[in-house]
Amino acid sequence: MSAAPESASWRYRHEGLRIGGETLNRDRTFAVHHPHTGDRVATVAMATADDVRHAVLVAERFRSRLSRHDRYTILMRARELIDSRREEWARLITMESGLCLKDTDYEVGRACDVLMFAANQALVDDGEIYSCDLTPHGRARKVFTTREPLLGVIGAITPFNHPLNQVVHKVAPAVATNNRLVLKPSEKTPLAALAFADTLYEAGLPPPMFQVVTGDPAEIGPVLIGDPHVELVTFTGGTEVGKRVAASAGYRRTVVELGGTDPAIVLDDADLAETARLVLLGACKNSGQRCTAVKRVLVQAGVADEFVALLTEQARQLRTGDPFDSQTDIGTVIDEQAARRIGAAVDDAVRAGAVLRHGGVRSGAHYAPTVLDHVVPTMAVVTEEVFGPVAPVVRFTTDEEAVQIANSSRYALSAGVFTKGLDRALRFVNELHAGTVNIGEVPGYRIESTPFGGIKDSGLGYKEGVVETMKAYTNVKTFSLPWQP
Ligand SMILES: NC(=O)c1ccc[n+]([C@@H]2O[C@H](COP(=O)([O-])OP(=O)(O)OC[C@H]3O[C@@H](n4cnc5c(N)ncnc54)[C@H](O)[C@@H]3O)[C@@H](O)[C@H]2O)c1
Repeated sequence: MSAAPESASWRYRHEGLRIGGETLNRDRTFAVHHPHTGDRVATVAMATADDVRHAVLVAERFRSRLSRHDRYTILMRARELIDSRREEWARLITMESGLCLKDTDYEVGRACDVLMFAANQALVDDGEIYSCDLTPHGRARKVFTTREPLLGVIGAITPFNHPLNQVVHKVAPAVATNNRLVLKPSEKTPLAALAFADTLYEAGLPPPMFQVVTGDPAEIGPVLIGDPHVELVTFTGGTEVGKRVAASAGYRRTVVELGGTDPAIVLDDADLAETARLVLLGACKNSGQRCTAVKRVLVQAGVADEFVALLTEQARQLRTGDPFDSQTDIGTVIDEQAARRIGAAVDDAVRAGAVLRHGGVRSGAHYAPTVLDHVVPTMAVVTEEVFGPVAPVVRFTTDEEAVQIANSSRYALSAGVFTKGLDRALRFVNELHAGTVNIGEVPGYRIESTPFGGIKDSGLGYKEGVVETMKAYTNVKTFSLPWQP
């Protein structure tokens, strides 16, 4: 492979592990490639099992005494550091992921939001007070609760699709609650995670509170999850790996945020033009690589022809190409192998009777925005998670049938429902199997502080989002004191 692309004025990186405030290089390394050109853009140290155990021990031995104000200040400083180098961050994520600059600039903005919400939340007292003189046999006392950081270490594992924001969602709540966290980022996109560690150290974070180990997931993943000092495992990624992680976590608190086949449900009273715009972006933004991307488009039969025509028109307008071109709407998926898998799922659907309205074309790691019509709910293109810019349209007749099709999936992460009718909207809110239901928005709509996460094969029902993650990362201590009314 050739050296790094000149166009991005990229300086080739040799990255080390971040353990105990040191950058540790190792003889064994792995390469990171820019998916658009295939150029090797960095080599990264491969941690051994001992490196992982050492990082956890460094974390375990450290007890943070940072005040709420200290934590607020560190998180806000990190936010400012990232915001002031926003373009640099976007280019870094584009380099390792192939996501276009429009997407990565958006991701950097989201990460800044997470840091701000976590900083603010660090200032909020999370205790409760219960008076005890409430019943005839009550006593002159009060019961209080306070949230404490975990006694043990948090082990975190993140996926490739949001190389920075997934990491910040794990780490910022840990800082806000005075915890210590060891991260294993995706080996496909480790660079943003390593740069984020440096940013937090620059912002004043004691290094044992956040360390990064990189390498072969099969070698170091189980070591991190199984370390006796790890009290909580938090994993975001695919369902297959996530279930294995949850099984091996054993008697540890476990938060798993997994895959989805999220539906966008278009009823016959929806604003079709606006809905087509939202749905197409929901399917294709971030190259379709979002857990909450629109992966099934359920459309009521009476408006389906008109809606598919609008959807196809929207797809035609999206520009694909060099992710570093600021005009590009869709960059690559993570690698050529992933693009081939997407192509195979689309081709299988077409062979089984689906109609290709747009796209269906692969070039290297690029896969064109694709609209598939007349998909039936049993085709793998909608039963399995296709992690790419594909909008498969399934037609339905009644609202009841839409609910039934939506709920037939083994996944249940988020859903979007497009209707002007409040009664119809409420029915879907009540009846859909999903962690989130957005009316008049795509499944992926959220802000970074709100509860987020799925059920069934999308997760165990424990939510993420800054507020919920801070709860997950703390133990509630209840104490009582004598108290005169
Ligand atoms: N629900 C959510 O919040 C959410 C958010 C983003 C992505 N995702 C899901 O993530 C998936 C895409 O990401 P991916 O391809 O990186 O997922 P993946 O499951 O292949 O990998 C996720 C992480 O697990 C690690 N891993 C792999 N094998 C492991 C092992 N044996 N032990 C420990 N760790 C191991 C990987 O190195 C990576 O860091 C999609 O399914 C997507 O829906 C879910």
